[in-house]
Amino acid sequence: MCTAVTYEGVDFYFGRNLDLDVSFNEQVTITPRQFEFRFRNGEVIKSHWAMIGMAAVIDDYPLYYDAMNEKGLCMAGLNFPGNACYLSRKEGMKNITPFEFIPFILGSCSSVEEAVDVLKSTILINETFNDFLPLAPLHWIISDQKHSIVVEPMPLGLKVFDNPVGVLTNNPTFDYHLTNLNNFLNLTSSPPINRFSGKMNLSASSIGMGSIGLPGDLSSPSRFVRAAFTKANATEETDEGLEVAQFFHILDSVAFTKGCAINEAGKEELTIYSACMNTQKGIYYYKTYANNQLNAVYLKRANLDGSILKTYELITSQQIREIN
Ligand SMILES: C[C@H](CCC(=O)NCCS(=O)(=O)O)[C@H]1CC[C@H]2[C@@H]3[C@H](O)C[C@@H]4C[C@H](O)CC[C@]4(C)[C@H]3C[C@H](O)[C@]12C
Repeated sequence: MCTAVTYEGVDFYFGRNLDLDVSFNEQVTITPRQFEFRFRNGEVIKSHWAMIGMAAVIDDYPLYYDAMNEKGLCMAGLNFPGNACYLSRKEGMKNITPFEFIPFILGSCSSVEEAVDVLKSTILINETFNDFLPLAPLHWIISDQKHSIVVEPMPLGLKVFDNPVGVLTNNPTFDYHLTNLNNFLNLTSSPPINRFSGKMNLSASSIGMGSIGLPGDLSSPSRFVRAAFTKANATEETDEGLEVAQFFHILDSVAFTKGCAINEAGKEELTIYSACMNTQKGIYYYKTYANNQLNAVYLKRANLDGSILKTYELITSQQIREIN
């Protein structure tokens, strides 16, 4: 499972937990403006917005999981098995494969508004990257400082939802998660008051009792509610270090500790990495399951007018600052 969130302090932040049982040797990857994208529909794009994100680079192609572009537009793909539906090529539409979707949107759009326009004439087609990598059943969150949307590939084409919560998890469909939030409207970060009965002398015995009922499990609907509650109540900070700290605390609230959720194949699901992107400053922060230290890669320190991918191997072993 996975969770993606947005967060607004002075700057706008976007990121995700990647929860899975395997890694595909993903790396922080910068695609500069002149890297040539040869789309499967025959289109060749020689110049586009630069982007940074987490990708598995195979045959010199960045298979992005999540990324932001130099304009601050962000996008992440999350598992959507059993629901994601990819179509056959259709005349008159932009036929894009799922693995091209992030480069396609982030390369050409500078805002959610522009992306919504492009999506009207786009379908996602059922063509794989190669014979060894199956189609990834995904849905996507696309965000900028002003808006967030969710894009779900359905049998009739792409369904686009407004995302006022700024959170995405996995199944079921996004409209379910939004409706389900109504069941939790009574939760509060403040001390609860006795609404149970005016005839009884009931009082809170500890702090945090206003959020009794917040689901604590690791299922997708529960992570959606917990991430939404944590995000909605997390104070907005004004300093980069504190904002980034807040962001990772929100992601930590829905992270998988290895061993606590076993998938159908009998394997342990874990939060392989957590990422936070500062969309104004163009910084990609990440930490991994076994390395709690924050690492930062700066988009704007790379040669953005280049044509060659720049990859940064993940630092996955624990980094401990020894004090004495
Ligand atoms: C599984 C990842 C999403 C995280 C998530 O929701 N996991 C749930 C796992 S489970 O169902 O609960 O077991 C997704 C996000 C991006 C995906 C990758 C990207 O789409 C890029 C390529 C696309 C290729 O078609 C498949 C390999 C792949 C490298 C994908 C593998 C996998 O599907 C990824 C890594």
